[in-house]
Amino acid sequence: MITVRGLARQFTLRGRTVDAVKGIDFDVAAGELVGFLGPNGAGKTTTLRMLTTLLRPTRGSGTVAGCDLLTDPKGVRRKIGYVAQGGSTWPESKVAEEIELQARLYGLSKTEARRRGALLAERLDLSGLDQRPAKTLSGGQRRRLDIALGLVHEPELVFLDEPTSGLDPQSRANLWDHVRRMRAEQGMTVFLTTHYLDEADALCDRILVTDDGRIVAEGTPDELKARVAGDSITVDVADHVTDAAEVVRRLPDAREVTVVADTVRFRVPRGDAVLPELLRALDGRRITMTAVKVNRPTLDDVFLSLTGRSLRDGEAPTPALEATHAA
Ligand SMILES: Nc1ncnc2c1ncn2[C@@H]1O[C@H](COP(=O)(O)OP(=O)(O)OP(=O)(O)O)[C@@H](O)[C@H]1O
Repeated sequence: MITVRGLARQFTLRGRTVDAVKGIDFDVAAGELVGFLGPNGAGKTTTLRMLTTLLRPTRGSGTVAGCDLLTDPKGVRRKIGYVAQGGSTWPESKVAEEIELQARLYGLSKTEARRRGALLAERLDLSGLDQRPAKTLSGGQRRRLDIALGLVHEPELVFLDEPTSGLDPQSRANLWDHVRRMRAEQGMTVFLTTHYLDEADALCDRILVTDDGRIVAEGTPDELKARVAGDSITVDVADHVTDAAEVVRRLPDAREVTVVADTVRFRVPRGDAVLPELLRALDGRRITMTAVKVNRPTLDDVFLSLTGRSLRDGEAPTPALEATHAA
Protein backbone atom coordinates (compact mmCIF):
# COMPACT_ATOMS: atom_id res chain seq x y z
CA MET A 1 0.00 0.00 0.00
CA ILE A 2 2.98 2.30 0.66
CA THR A 3 6.50 1.85 -0.71
CA VAL A 4 9.09 4.51 -0.08
CA ARG A 5 12.76 4.54 -1.13
CA GLY A 6 15.36 7.14 -0.15
CA LEU A 7 12.68 9.73 0.66
CA ALA A 8 14.26 12.96 1.84
CA ARG A 9 13.26 16.56 2.45
CA GLN A 10 15.45 19.55 3.06
CA PHE A 11 14.27 23.00 4.12
CA THR A 12 16.21 26.20 3.77
CA LEU A 13 15.30 28.86 6.26
CA ARG A 14 17.13 32.21 6.42
CA GLY A 15 20.20 30.69 4.76
CA ARG A 16 20.23 27.69 7.13
CA THR A 17 19.61 24.20 5.76
CA VAL A 18 17.56 21.68 7.77
CA ASP A 19 17.57 18.02 6.73
CA ALA A 20 14.13 17.21 8.15
CA VAL A 21 13.96 13.73 6.57
CA LYS A 22 17.26 12.11 5.59
CA GLY A 23 16.46 9.37 3.07
CA ILE A 24 14.07 6.78 4.50
CA ASP A 25 12.92 3.40 3.13
CA PHE A 26 9.86 1.47 4.26
CA ASP A 27 6.85 -0.54 3.10
CA VAL A 28 3.32 -0.78 4.48
CA ALA A 29 1.10 -3.71 3.46
CA ALA A 30 -2.63 -3.44 2.76
CA GLY A 31 -4.69 -3.60 5.96
CA GLU A 32 -1.78 -2.82 8.31
CA LEU A 33 -2.01 -0.25 11.10
CA VAL A 34 1.45 1.27 11.21
CA GLY A 35 2.75 3.88 13.64
CA PHE A 36 5.50 6.39 12.89
CA LEU A 37 6.87 7.00 16.39
CA GLY A 38 9.43 9.62 17.28
CA PRO A 39 10.17 12.69 19.41
CA ASN A 40 9.29 16.28 18.46
CA GLY A 41 11.23 17.37 15.40
CA ALA A 42 12.04 13.81 14.26
CA GLY A 43 10.50 14.48 10.84
CA LYS A 44 7.13 12.73 11.28
CA THR A 45 4.90 15.50 9.95
CA THR A 46 7.30 16.25 7.09
CA THR A 47 7.17 12.56 6.08
CA LEU A 48 3.39 12.52 6.30
CA ARG A 49 3.13 15.66 4.20
CA MET A 50 5.31 14.06 1.54
CA LEU A 51 3.26 10.85 1.56
CA THR A 52 0.04 12.84 1.18
CA THR A 53 1.60 14.95 -1.66
CA LEU A 54 1.32 18.22 0.29
CA LEU A 55 5.11 18.55 0.14
CA ARG A 56 7.43 17.53 -2.68
CA PRO A 57 10.38 15.34 -1.64
CA THR A 58 13.87 16.75 -2.25
CA ARG A 59 15.04 13.24 -3.12
CA GLY A 60 13.68 9.70 -3.32
CA SER A 61 10.62 7.99 -4.72
CA GLY A 62 7.52 6.16 -3.59
CA THR A 63 4.11 4.78 -4.42
CA VAL A 64 1.08 5.37 -2.23
CA ALA A 65 -2.17 3.42 -2.78
CA GLY A 66 -0.80 2.24 -6.14
CA CYS A 67 -0.02 5.76 -7.47
CA ASP A 68 3.41 7.30 -7.96
CA LEU A 69 4.10 10.09 -5.48
CA LEU A 70 5.99 12.26 -7.94
CA THR A 71 4.22 11.65 -11.24
CA ASP A 72 0.64 11.01 -10.08
CA PRO A 73 -0.03 13.14 -6.98
CA LYS A 74 -3.69 13.60 -7.98
CA GLY A 75 -4.13 9.82 -8.07
CA VAL A 76 -2.66 9.57 -4.57
CA ARG A 77 -4.98 12.29 -3.25
CA ARG A 78 -8.06 10.61 -4.68
CA LYS A 79 -7.31 7.38 -2.89
CA ILE A 80 -6.21 8.53 0.54
CA GLY A 81 -7.71 10.22 3.57
CA TYR A 82 -5.65 12.68 5.61
CA VAL A 83 -6.49 13.87 9.10
CA ALA A 84 -4.14 16.74 9.92
CA GLN A 85 -3.12 17.78 13.43
CA GLY A 86 -5.25 20.89 13.58
CA GLY A 87 -8.36 19.52 11.89
CA SER A 88 -10.30 21.62 9.43
CA THR A 89 -13.83 22.23 10.66
CA TRP A 90 -15.70 25.54 10.60
CA PRO A 91 -16.51 26.39 14.22
CA GLU A 92 -20.11 27.45 13.47
CA SER A 93 -21.09 24.53 11.20
CA LYS A 94 -23.14 21.68 12.55
CA VAL A 95 -21.59 18.21 12.70
CA ALA A 96 -23.92 16.64 10.11
CA GLU A 97 -23.50 19.65 7.76
CA GLU A 98 -19.71 19.43 7.96
CA ILE A 99 -19.63 15.74 7.05
CA GLU A 100 -22.15 16.13 4.23
CA LEU A 101 -20.36 19.16 2.82
CA GLN A 102 -17.08 17.23 2.79
CA ALA A 103 -18.80 14.34 0.98
CA ARG A 104 -20.24 16.78 -1.60
CA LEU A 105 -16.72 18.21 -2.13
CA TYR A 106 -15.68 14.70 -3.15
CA GLY A 107 -18.44 14.73 -5.78
CA LEU A 108 -20.99 12.52 -4.02
CA SER A 109 -24.71 13.06 -4.59
CA LYS A 110 -26.80 14.66 -1.83
CA THR A 111 -28.44 11.33 -0.98
CA GLU A 112 -25.12 9.47 -0.89
CA ALA A 113 -23.52 12.28 1.17
CA ARG A 114 -26.34 12.01 3.70
CA ARG A 115 -26.08 8.20 3.82
CA ARG A 116 -22.32 8.26 4.40
CA GLY A 117 -22.66 11.08 6.93
CA ALA A 118 -25.15 9.07 8.96
CA LEU A 119 -23.00 5.93 8.75
CA LEU A 120 -19.82 7.71 9.83
CA ALA A 121 -21.60 9.58 12.61
CA GLU A 122 -22.87 6.26 13.93
CA ARG A 123 -19.51 4.51 13.64
CA LEU A 124 -17.68 7.36 15.33
CA ASP A 125 -20.24 7.89 18.08
CA LEU A 126 -21.34 11.28 16.81
CA SER A 127 -24.99 10.47 16.06
CA GLY A 128 -26.47 12.34 19.01
CA LEU A 129 -24.33 15.36 18.18
CA ASP A 130 -25.24 15.86 14.54
CA GLN A 131 -27.05 19.19 15.09
CA ARG A 132 -24.35 20.61 17.38
CA PRO A 133 -22.02 23.37 16.09
CA ALA A 134 -18.46 22.03 15.84
CA LYS A 135 -17.19 24.69 18.28
CA THR A 136 -19.25 23.16 21.11
CA LEU A 137 -17.68 19.68 20.83
CA SER A 138 -15.20 18.30 23.36
CA GLY A 139 -11.61 17.62 22.25
CA GLY A 140 -12.30 13.91 21.72
CA GLN A 141 -15.56 14.54 19.81
CA ARG A 142 -13.75 17.10 17.65
CA ARG A 143 -11.03 14.60 16.75
CA ARG A 144 -13.69 12.00 15.88
CA LEU A 145 -15.35 14.57 13.60
CA ASP A 146 -11.94 15.26 11.98
CA ILE A 147 -11.58 11.52 11.37
CA ALA A 148 -15.10 11.29 9.91
CA LEU A 149 -14.18 14.10 7.48
CA GLY A 150 -11.02 12.22 6.46
CA LEU A 151 -13.00 9.03 5.80
CA VAL A 152 -16.04 10.38 4.00
CA HIS A 153 -14.85 9.28 0.53
CA GLU A 154 -14.09 5.76 1.86
CA PRO A 155 -10.34 5.83 1.23
CA GLU A 156 -8.40 2.57 1.26
CA LEU A 157 -5.56 4.28 3.13
CA VAL A 158 -5.86 6.90 5.85
CA PHE A 159 -3.12 9.06 7.36
CA LEU A 160 -3.62 10.37 10.89
CA ASP A 161 -1.20 13.01 12.19
CA GLU A 162 -0.90 12.78 15.99
CA PRO A 163 -4.56 11.69 16.30
CA THR A 164 -4.82 11.94 20.09
CA SER A 165 -2.52 14.88 20.76
CA GLY A 166 -3.89 17.05 23.55
CA LEU A 167 -6.64 14.61 24.59
CA ASP A 168 -7.09 13.31 28.14
CA PRO A 169 -6.26 9.61 28.76
CA GLN A 170 -9.90 8.47 28.62
CA SER A 171 -10.62 10.25 25.32
CA ARG A 172 -7.39 8.86 23.89
CA ALA A 173 -8.32 5.27 24.76
CA ASN A 174 -11.79 5.89 23.32
CA LEU A 175 -10.32 7.18 20.05
CA TRP A 176 -8.03 4.13 19.82
CA ASP A 177 -11.14 1.92 20.05
CA HIS A 178 -12.73 3.86 17.21
CA VAL A 179 -9.65 3.63 15.00
CA ARG A 180 -9.41 -0.14 15.65
CA ARG A 181 -13.10 -0.63 14.88
CA MET A 182 -13.02 1.47 11.71
CA ARG A 183 -10.02 -0.47 10.53
CA ALA A 184 -11.70 -3.82 11.26
CA GLU A 185 -15.04 -2.82 9.68
CA GLN A 186 -13.67 -1.09 6.59
CA GLY A 187 -10.45 -3.06 6.13
CA MET A 188 -8.55 0.22 5.76
CA THR A 189 -4.81 0.65 5.96
CA VAL A 190 -3.90 3.18 8.64
CA PHE A 191 -0.62 5.10 8.89
CA LEU A 192 -0.34 7.38 11.91
CA THR A 193 2.29 9.53 13.56
CA THR A 194 2.60 9.70 17.31
CA HIS A 195 5.01 10.62 20.03
CA TYR A 196 3.00 8.67 22.61
CA LEU A 197 4.64 5.35 23.50
CA ASP A 198 1.44 3.85 24.92
CA GLU A 199 -0.44 4.76 21.75
CA ALA A 200 2.09 3.03 19.52
CA ASP A 201 2.15 0.02 21.85
CA ALA A 202 -1.62 -0.37 22.23
CA LEU A 203 -2.78 0.52 18.74
CA CYS A 204 -0.20 -0.36 16.10
CA ASP A 205 0.51 -3.69 14.38
CA ARG A 206 3.94 -2.39 13.49
CA ILE A 207 6.02 0.61 14.47
CA LEU A 208 8.64 2.58 12.58
CA VAL A 209 10.81 4.26 15.20
CA THR A 210 12.22 7.56 13.92
CA ASP A 211 14.78 9.98 15.20
CA ASP A 212 16.47 12.96 13.59
CA GLY A 213 15.08 12.31 10.11
CA ARG A 214 15.93 8.60 10.02
CA ILE A 215 14.16 5.32 10.79
CA VAL A 216 16.20 3.74 13.58
CA ALA A 217 14.17 0.55 14.08
CA GLU A 218 11.01 -1.18 12.96
CA GLY A 219 8.95 -4.15 14.09
CA THR A 220 5.87 -5.13 16.07
CA PRO A 221 5.77 -3.65 19.59
CA ASP A 222 6.73 -7.07 20.98
CA GLU A 223 9.59 -7.56 18.53
CA LEU A 224 10.99 -4.15 19.40
CA LYS A 225 10.76 -4.79 23.13
CA ALA A 226 12.34 -8.24 22.75
CA ARG A 227 15.42 -6.54 21.26
CA VAL A 228 16.06 -4.88 24.58
CA ALA A 229 17.09 -7.86 26.65
CA GLY A 230 16.59 -7.63 30.38
CA ASP A 231 14.99 -5.39 32.97
CA SER A 232 15.58 -1.72 33.52
CA ILE A 233 16.41 -0.60 37.07
CA THR A 234 16.04 2.97 38.30
CA VAL A 235 17.74 3.89 41.56
CA ASP A 236 17.19 7.27 43.25
CA VAL A 237 19.84 8.33 45.75
CA ALA A 238 19.90 11.15 48.29
CA ASP A 239 23.42 12.18 47.28
CA HIS A 240 26.73 10.93 45.79
CA VAL A 241 25.08 9.97 42.50
CA THR A 242 28.45 9.60 40.72
CA ASP A 243 29.61 7.07 43.36
CA ALA A 244 26.28 5.25 43.03
CA ALA A 245 26.82 4.96 39.27
CA GLU A 246 30.29 3.57 39.96
CA VAL A 247 28.76 0.93 42.25
CA VAL A 248 26.23 0.02 39.57
CA ARG A 249 28.93 -0.33 36.91
CA ARG A 250 30.69 -2.93 39.05
CA LEU A 251 27.60 -5.16 39.23
CA PRO A 252 27.85 -8.29 37.07
CA ASP A 253 26.06 -7.87 33.70
CA ALA A 254 25.00 -4.25 34.33
CA ARG A 255 24.90 -2.23 31.09
CA GLU A 256 23.59 1.04 29.66
CA VAL A 257 24.31 2.89 32.90
CA THR A 258 23.01 6.46 32.69
CA VAL A 259 22.63 9.25 35.23
CA VAL A 260 19.99 11.98 35.25
CA ALA A 261 19.95 14.29 38.28
CA ASP A 262 19.93 12.00 41.36
CA THR A 263 18.84 8.91 39.45
CA VAL A 264 20.95 6.07 38.08
CA ARG A 265 19.39 3.86 35.42
CA PHE A 266 20.79 0.62 34.12
CA ARG A 267 19.83 -2.68 32.61
CA VAL A 268 20.47 -6.24 33.80
CA PRO A 269 19.18 -9.64 32.63
CA ARG A 270 17.19 -10.15 35.89
CA GLY A 271 16.36 -7.15 38.02
CA ASP A 272 15.14 -9.01 41.10
CA ALA A 273 18.33 -11.11 41.26
CA VAL A 274 20.67 -8.13 41.34
CA LEU A 275 18.84 -6.06 43.99
CA PRO A 276 20.35 -7.65 47.15
CA GLU A 277 23.89 -7.12 45.87
CA LEU A 278 23.08 -3.55 44.81
CA LEU A 279 21.68 -2.70 48.25
CA ARG A 280 24.72 -4.22 49.99
CA ALA A 281 27.16 -2.35 47.75
CA LEU A 282 25.41 1.03 48.18
CA ASP A 283 25.27 0.48 51.92
CA GLY A 284 29.00 -0.35 51.96
CA ARG A 285 29.72 3.06 50.35
CA ARG A 286 27.28 4.81 52.75
CA ILE A 287 25.08 5.96 49.89
CA THR A 288 21.44 6.51 50.87
CA MET A 289 19.00 5.06 48.37
CA THR A 290 15.58 6.79 48.41
CA ALA A 291 13.74 4.63 45.85
CA VAL A 292 14.29 1.73 43.48
CA LYS A 293 12.14 0.49 40.59
CA VAL A 294 12.45 -2.62 38.42
CA ASN A 295 10.67 -2.38 35.04
CA ARG A 296 10.13 -4.81 32.19
CA PRO A 297 11.28 -3.41 28.82
CA THR A 298 9.07 -0.72 27.26
CA LEU A 299 9.17 1.05 23.91
CA ASP A 300 10.91 3.92 25.69
CA ASP A 301 13.72 1.50 26.60
CA VAL A 302 13.92 0.56 22.93
CA PHE A 303 14.31 4.22 22.01
CA LEU A 304 16.81 4.82 24.82
CA SER A 305 18.96 1.86 23.82
CA LEU A 306 18.89 2.94 20.15
CA THR A 307 19.55 6.65 20.62
CA GLY A 308 20.87 7.11 24.17
CA ARG A 309 17.91 9.45 24.86
CA SER A 310 14.51 9.00 26.42
CA LEU A 311 11.51 9.55 24.20
CA ARG A 312 9.29 10.00 27.22
CA ASP A 313 10.73 13.23 28.56
CA GLY A 314 13.45 14.34 26.18
CA GLU A 315 15.96 14.33 29.01
CA ALA A 316 19.61 13.78 28.16
CA PRO A 317 21.82 11.48 30.23
CA THR A 318 25.03 12.82 31.73
CA PRO A 319 27.43 12.44 28.77
CA ALA A 320 30.38 11.09 30.77
CA LEU A 321 28.32 8.15 31.99
CA GLU A 322 26.38 7.44 28.83
CA ALA A 323 26.15 3.77 27.83
CA THR A 324 28.93 2.72 30.15
CA HIS A 325 29.46 -1.03 30.37
CA ALA A 326 30.28 -2.94 33.52
CA ALA A 327 33.97 -3.28 34.17
N1 LIG B 1 8.74 24.62 6.64
C1 LIG B 1 9.84 24.37 7.34
N2 LIG B 1 10.92 25.18 7.25
C2 LIG B 1 12.04 24.93 7.95
N3 LIG B 1 12.21 23.88 8.79
C3 LIG B 1 11.17 23.04 8.91
C4 LIG B 1 9.94 23.23 8.21
N4 LIG B 1 9.08 22.22 8.55
C5 LIG B 1 9.76 21.44 9.42
N5 LIG B 1 11.00 21.92 9.64
C6 LIG B 1 12.03 21.34 10.52
O1 LIG B 1 12.19 19.99 10.16
C7 LIG B 1 12.38 19.17 11.31
C8 LIG B 1 11.31 18.10 11.36
O2 LIG B 1 10.04 18.70 11.60
P1 LIG B 1 8.67 17.88 11.65
O3 LIG B 1 7.58 18.86 11.89
O4 LIG B 1 8.57 17.01 10.47
O5 LIG B 1 8.92 16.97 12.94
P2 LIG B 1 7.86 16.13 13.77
O6 LIG B 1 8.52 14.84 14.09
O7 LIG B 1 6.57 16.06 13.06
O8 LIG B 1 7.71 16.98 15.08
P3 LIG B 1 6.36 17.25 16.00
O9 LIG B 1 6.13 15.98 16.76
O10 LIG B 1 6.82 18.37 16.88
O11 LIG B 1 5.24 17.62 15.08
C9 LIG B 1 12.36 20.12 12.51
O12 LIG B 1 13.69 20.46 12.81
C10 LIG B 1 11.59 21.31 11.97
O13 LIG B 1 11.98 22.49 12.65
